[in-house]
Amino acid sequence: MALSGKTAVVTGAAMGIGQAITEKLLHNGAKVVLLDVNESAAKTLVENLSKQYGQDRTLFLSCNVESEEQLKAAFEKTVDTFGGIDILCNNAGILNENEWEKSVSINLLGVIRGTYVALQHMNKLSGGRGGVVVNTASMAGLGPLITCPVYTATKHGVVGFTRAMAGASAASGYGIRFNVICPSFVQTEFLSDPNSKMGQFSHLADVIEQMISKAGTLNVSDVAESVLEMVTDETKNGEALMIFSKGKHYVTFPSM
Ligand SMILES: NC(=O)c1ccc[n+]([C@@H]2O[C@H](COP(=O)([O-])OP(=O)(O)OC[C@H]3O[C@@H](n4cnc5c(N)ncnc54)[C@H](O)[C@@H]3O)[C@@H](O)[C@H]2O)c1
Ligand SMILES: CCCCC[C@H](O)CC\C=C/C=C/C=C/[C@@H](O)[C@@H](O)CCCC(=O)O
Repeated sequence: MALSGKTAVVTGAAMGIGQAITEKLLHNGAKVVLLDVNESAAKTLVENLSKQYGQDRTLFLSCNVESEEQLKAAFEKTVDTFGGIDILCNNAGILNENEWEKSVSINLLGVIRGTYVALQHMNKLSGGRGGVVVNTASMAGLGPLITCPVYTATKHGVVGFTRAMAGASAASGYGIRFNVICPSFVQTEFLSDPNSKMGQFSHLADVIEQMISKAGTLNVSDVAESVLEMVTDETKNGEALMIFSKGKHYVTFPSM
């Protein structure tokens, strides 16, 4: 898929991995709608991106992925502004084992909500142009992160949902590919003050420190490059891409 003239929606776009995905898509010719709850960070980012890429290539819409109403409004505004949606990156996520129900609502239900609202606009069977959805899971979506059991559950759910949607879309003729990225530790705000995010498991904080020192951390640009690969390579559907400091690897899952 060539990105020139294509429209992307990125959730959690105001900073971190979402910002890097946004910049990568813009640099490769797409228009990008940034959805986030952090209005100040997003507005500053869009101001800078507009100077670099032009006024008509970006749009920020305040949107909490926990709200179907806000997602519906954001996608409708996107279509009204840019004529359609070709790419969706469900990237927004948190780590909070204290407020674990909020983690589920954002990390897993937010991906499902975003996907189902976007389907109404992207599905070729309902007048859409087709396209691609790339969801942000984690290595914790492939194996347990023992300090964050609920986070692990949400990311496993994102992997499973994405792969099932890939199959359903192909079997139904939606014209939409679904893929998921599974990064290891990435140098963003997300990793700050991990103890405060692990709730009843904060006594296991040294496990994370050992893992990070062993695994190292990725740059956000490493992750964004992998997203670009899954967006542009039209052979990719139902793929999970592990991204770690030593490289990246498409996951081979057991076949039933
Ligand atoms: N940083 C890592 O080590 C790492 C590794 C693997 C996967 N991930 C995943 O990558 C994604 C992005 O993480 P990051 O490292 O860039 O974190 P980050 O905290 O730097 O950025 C997350 C962004 O999402 C936004 N956001 C949070 N809740 C939201 C909501 N309800 N609605 C809309 N936007 C919301 C935040 O405002 C922020 O701009 C998350 O899904 C995370 O689980 C992170
Ligand atoms: C507090 C930081 C949480 C960051 C969460 C991010 O999503 C990044 C997750 C990164 C790596 C997760 C790895 C999970 C590994 C498990 O599958 C298991 O293999 C861990 C084994 C630990 C060990 O090496 O002994």
